[in-house]
Amino acid sequence: MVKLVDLYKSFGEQTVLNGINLEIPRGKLTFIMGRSGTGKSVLLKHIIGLLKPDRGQILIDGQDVTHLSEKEWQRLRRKFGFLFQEGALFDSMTVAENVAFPLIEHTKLSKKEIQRKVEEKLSQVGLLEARNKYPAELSGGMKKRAALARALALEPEIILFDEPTTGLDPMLQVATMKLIRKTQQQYGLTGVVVTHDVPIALMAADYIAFLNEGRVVAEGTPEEIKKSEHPFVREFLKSAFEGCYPEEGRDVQEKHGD
Ligand SMILES: Nc1ncnc2c1ncn2[C@@H]1O[C@H](COP(=O)(O)OP(=O)(O)OP(=O)(O)O)[C@@H](O)[C@H]1O
Repeated sequence: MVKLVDLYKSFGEQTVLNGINLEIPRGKLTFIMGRSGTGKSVLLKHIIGLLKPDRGQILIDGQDVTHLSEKEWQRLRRKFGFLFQEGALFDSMTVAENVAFPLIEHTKLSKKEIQRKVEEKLSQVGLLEARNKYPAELSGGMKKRAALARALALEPEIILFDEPTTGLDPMLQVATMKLIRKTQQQYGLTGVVVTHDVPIALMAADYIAFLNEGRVVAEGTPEEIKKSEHPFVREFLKSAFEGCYPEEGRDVQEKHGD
């Protein structure tokens, strides 16, 4: 389980995390939601030690990892898979080489074993046929799936997804989220997904945490979130179902204010 205790983080004058308390349950898919720029990605980066808090604690399976050195983090990060916004495939490598990369870097598996694992992961995401293609030859959805296969290659215990469905058409968004859900359940992974997408979150989440102004303002199962009386959550859900996200509303207000 990942536990965040009273986490604070500022960049210069700007306070982004303002006392975050959150328990991310083991073996479940937890969604972190909130407006653009509210600190969701910053939060994710704290969970894998890419950013350090100014104050507070991060516990992973009971171990306090807040002050680990970079070397200790490198070892610990073996537990994690990440899928960041841009997918970040290596353009000069084929799909299969991309998936093999973490296995070559972090394991002592033989070439044959690596090939077998790469093929297994690519079949899981339905990309075996595309294994010799380069990222430039793939569609957006295929890139996401290739990045997912690579994130799964080391068979992590915890997997973090930053906006895994952004930029995909609605059918691919649902298909990608179903794939994430299926894989998470199949391996009993602890998954954390950052997204703005309310319908996707309500469909796939075991647990949802809403961030606003640097704090968790509401958390619970999708059913509990749907019934939340918190004004921010109500507004966020309402806007999503009107097909208008809150940040678009803010843009409009700002333009009117000019
Ligand atoms: N390394 C950094 N240095 C300075 N400011 C940063 C840094 N990383 C993030 N920020 C700032 O922190 C705030 C939160 O950023 P973050 O990327 O976490 O937002 P987000 O909630 O993930 O947004 P979005 O939904 O648009 O991806 C932003 O104002 C951003 O400019």
